[in-house]
Amino acid sequence: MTPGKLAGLDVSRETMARLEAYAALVRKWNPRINLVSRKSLDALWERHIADSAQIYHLAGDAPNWLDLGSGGGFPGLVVAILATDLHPDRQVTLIESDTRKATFLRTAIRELGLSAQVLAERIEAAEPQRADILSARALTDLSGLLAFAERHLSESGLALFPKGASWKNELEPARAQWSFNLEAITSFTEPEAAILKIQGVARV
Ligand SMILES: C[S@@+](CC[C@H](N)C(=O)[O-])C[C@H]1O[C@@H](n2cnc3c(N)ncnc32)[C@H](O)[C@@H]1O
Repeated sequence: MTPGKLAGLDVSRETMARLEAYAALVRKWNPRINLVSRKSLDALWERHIADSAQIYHLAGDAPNWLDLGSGGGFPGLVVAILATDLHPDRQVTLIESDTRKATFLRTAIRELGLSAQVLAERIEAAEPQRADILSARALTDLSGLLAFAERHLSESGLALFPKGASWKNELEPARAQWSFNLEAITSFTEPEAAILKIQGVARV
């Protein structure tokens, strides 16, 4: 395994090896618990790993990262893998209420030698985490994500929400309930999609 670039990030040989080992675990467990759709498994690296990795550099150096509805670990486990090299002191927490997926996440963390933790409970019931960085991919609409941010993001924290091509349709309903500062970054892996960078979430 050689060092390389992943979604614009310089990635060490060790990190590439961990990402490959993680991809192998997803492929091994997927037939049993459907971590990603069977169709997208063929493009696991591009559709899920690179797509997750691209949000990493948007977070700066903030120490405490919370990923909601992590499923098979996108983007939370990819973040934890990248952090082993790039921010070894970063605390990564994943919330996933499906116990089989939470078991997969804990197994991957142990086998890959990561220090992330998994909370196997519902986001709306978990103790507020006061995260510096909050991420969630393919979880719910923007209004729902902002309600989760109100519970779990610290006052000065930053939310990073990868969104598909129709993300603009979610803006108006969200603005009716919430005020927030938004910057939309074009996705590296899909030009119509965006990563929403959100701060200052408050109810209107
Ligand atoms: C569509 S999957 C997306 C998984 C992953 N983020 C990805 O992009 O591949 C949504 C995940 O969120 C979890 N989930 C949904 N609602 C949740 C809640 N209220 N609390 C905790 N986990 C939740 C589901 O169990 C599922 O694994």
